Amino acid sequence: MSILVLYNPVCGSGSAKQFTETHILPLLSQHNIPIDLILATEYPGHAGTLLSDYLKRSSADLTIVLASGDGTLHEIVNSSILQSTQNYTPNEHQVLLPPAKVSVVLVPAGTANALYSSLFPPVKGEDTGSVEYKLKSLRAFLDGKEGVPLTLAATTLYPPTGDSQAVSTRVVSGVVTSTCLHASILYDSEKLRKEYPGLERFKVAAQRNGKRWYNATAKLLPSSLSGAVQIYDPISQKFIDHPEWKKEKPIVELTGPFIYFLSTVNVDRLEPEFRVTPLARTLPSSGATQDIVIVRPLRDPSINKGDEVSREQYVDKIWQVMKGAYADGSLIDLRYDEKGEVVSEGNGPLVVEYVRCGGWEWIPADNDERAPLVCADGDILTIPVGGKAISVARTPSSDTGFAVYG
Ligand SMILES: Nc1ncnc2c1ncn2[C@@H]1O[C@H](COP(=O)(O)OP(=O)(O)OP(=O)(O)O)[C@@H](O)[C@H]1O
Repeated sequence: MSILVLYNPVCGSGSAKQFTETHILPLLSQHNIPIDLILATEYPGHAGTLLSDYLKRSSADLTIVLASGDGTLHEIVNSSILQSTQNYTPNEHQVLLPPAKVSVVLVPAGTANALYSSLFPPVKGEDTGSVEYKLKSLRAFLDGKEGVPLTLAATTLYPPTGDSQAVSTRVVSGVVTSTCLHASILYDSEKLRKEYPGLERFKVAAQRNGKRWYNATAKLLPSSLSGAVQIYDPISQKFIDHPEWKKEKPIVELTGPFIYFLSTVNVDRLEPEFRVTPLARTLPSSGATQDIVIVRPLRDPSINKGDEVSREQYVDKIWQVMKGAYADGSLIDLRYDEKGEVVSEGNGPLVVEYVRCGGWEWIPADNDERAPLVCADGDILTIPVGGKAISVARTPSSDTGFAVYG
């Protein structure tokens, strides 16, 4: 087993180098763990290059001690999977595999640390900035625990059919794949990184996007596990078959406009306190599925068109949904009352459609500037005009692929 220590010196507050030298290396040395290489990333994308170079030289199973945020892990996952964009059909249930088993010891040094805080949800009052909190994955590795296999979401951006010149693009996520408000926020927040190095940049970007609606058609693809598209029912507190899902017509089509369309794998939160897909933890999936959180404003009984007044009227409501994510994931219980107010009781229409299924297809309307944006673990991609995106969860495996000590 080879051990690689890799850190991103600029992620989060820029403390990964110091943390590696002060805490990680001494702890590995105390446990007599031999290290093959200690590497620092020198530019965006470098983590991916370093890992694929390493895997070209050695086919042995590899453990990476990674001090970074989710973006660096995303680069590693993407670079080490042999990706063939040609001859790829999203219905093929092929497993995405790196050439060797890659196990990751995560040290949260990024801004949001979604995967880490999902694996180690902070208990009330726990200081997520403390050294001990940050060393939990390393301790799990040193204690000889098994890594948790990662489910991956493979997303392909297709050009319009008939465009024989254009090629499709493929990206793999280990945390989040989204469109709409979340993708817009990430798109704008990257530009704010220098001005606001912490989580605040997401809030500033969110304020700039409160009134946007997104025109698209979404298709929900059945899970390879159950063959169904499921939706959360807060009354029974279970996932049930989506009312529009039928065995003979297993793809559920949703029309827009949308405000929120976000899917996750492996995580119930995108920041320590932002539990946007809480059921990933409280009702865990037993296979390759994505949890999808959808908000479509026309489900609000007080709104029937997408004019400026309606958009203005909905701004507070979408923030109530976001606040629900910050309030321990209570967004899943929100409903509209008969006047369209967002409440947490009663039997009005649910504000959030919380779906669990095998994946999704997103077809943006041609006239919508922001609907083609897709966020894959913070990376922003754009669907070509007239094209679409298809995202499919891939089967985890315990003896190969990616695992994270958790
Ligand atoms: N030396 C470097 N100089 C500039 N950018 C770098 C360097 N090394 C890595 N990067 C880039 O830094 C970006 C941010 O890293 P990462 O996503 O791990 O942290 P973060 O954004 O602070 O945290 P999180 O993803 O948890 O919110 C990555 O996109 C990566 O490509």
